[in-house]
Amino acid sequence: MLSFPSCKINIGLQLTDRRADGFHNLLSAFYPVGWTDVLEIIPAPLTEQSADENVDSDLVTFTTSGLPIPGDPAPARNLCVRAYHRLKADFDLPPVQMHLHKVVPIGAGLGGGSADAAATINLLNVQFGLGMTVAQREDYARELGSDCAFFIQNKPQYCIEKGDIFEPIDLDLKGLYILLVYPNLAISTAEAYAGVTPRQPITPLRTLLEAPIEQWRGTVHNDFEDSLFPKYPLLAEIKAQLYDAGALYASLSGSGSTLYGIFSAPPNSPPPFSRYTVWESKL
Ligand SMILES: C[C@@](CO)(OP(=O)(O)O)[C@H](O)COP(=O)(O)OP(=O)(O)OC[C@H]1O[C@@H](n2ccc(N)nc2=O)[C@H](O)[C@@H]1O
Ligand SMILES: Nc1ncnc2c1ncn2[C@@H]1O[C@H](COP(=O)(O)OP(=O)(O)O)[C@@H](O)[C@H]1O
Repeated sequence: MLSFPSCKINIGLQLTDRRADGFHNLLSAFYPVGWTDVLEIIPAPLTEQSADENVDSDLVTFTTSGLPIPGDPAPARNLCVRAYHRLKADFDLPPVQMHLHKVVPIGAGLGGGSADAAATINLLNVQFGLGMTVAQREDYARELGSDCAFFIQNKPQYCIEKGDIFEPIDLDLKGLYILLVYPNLAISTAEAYAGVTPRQPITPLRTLLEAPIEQWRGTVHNDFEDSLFPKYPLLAEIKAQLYDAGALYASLSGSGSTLYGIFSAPPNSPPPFSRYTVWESKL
């Protein structure tokens, strides 16, 4: 069975305080974006043996193509394989073959790895008739990463606490256009969080987002920009270029490094972006 795990942008991100468990509480609107990986899961043929180096514990044969996945390349560390094993602990799953074609940039603030993990949970649920509710699938996803539960439903949400608790939000950007610019620079989420100084916002993000998008430029802020823009001046340059190109609103997504612009008409990719990885679409 095939799935196309898509990514997200953060529209505003207020880091309010550091928690006792070392994580941070935040306020952010997560909005789905249709840049996708490709994930296929099929039951493993009975003749498959564990001699293959990609076979993990005789249960998952995991292969990848497309973008290389940095960090620990062992299949067992991939979020898709971790999602399988988490469900396997509670359900009678057969051995599977999984193939992930990686398209969404990594260390990009787009949540691509979390999307793959959530897609694995959703696929296994359907493919093997596990009968899990949305709430059950979100609980499993929460164990794999803070922003993973969002991708179970993959719809606009106002996210609070670790980014894993949701409140409904009336945020509809349909008809507008988005341009994502990944500056070919990976920023790890843990590194980005290590540099932030959380603070309670004067006005909560939800109130700021009630204003029309044309007013967001001066009000809706991603707090990661405060520490990452001085460290990587290129990011601030790209954000300024997105406004120069006519964006109604532009921002860093999540913990970076992707910048996005939202436009009222199809944006013309101006020359400065040609050396980066760009993706554009109607929302
Ligand atoms: C920053 C955000 C914003 O949407 O997205 P990305 O930029 O990664 O896409 C998320 O909070 C990222 O969520 P996720 O990528 O799932 O993070 P996790 O794997 O749970 O945590 C990685 C590390 O980030 C820090 N962390 C993460 C979430 C959080 N609310 N507070 C934290 O301090 C912790 O140091 C943790 O060890
Ligand atoms: N399926 C996957 N896709 C991408 N990254 C993965 C995957 N599985 C595990 N990872 C690990 O997650 C890290 C990327 O996470 P993170 O920095 O949070 O990215 P992002 O900010 O893009 O969400 C990578 O270094 C990689 O080792």
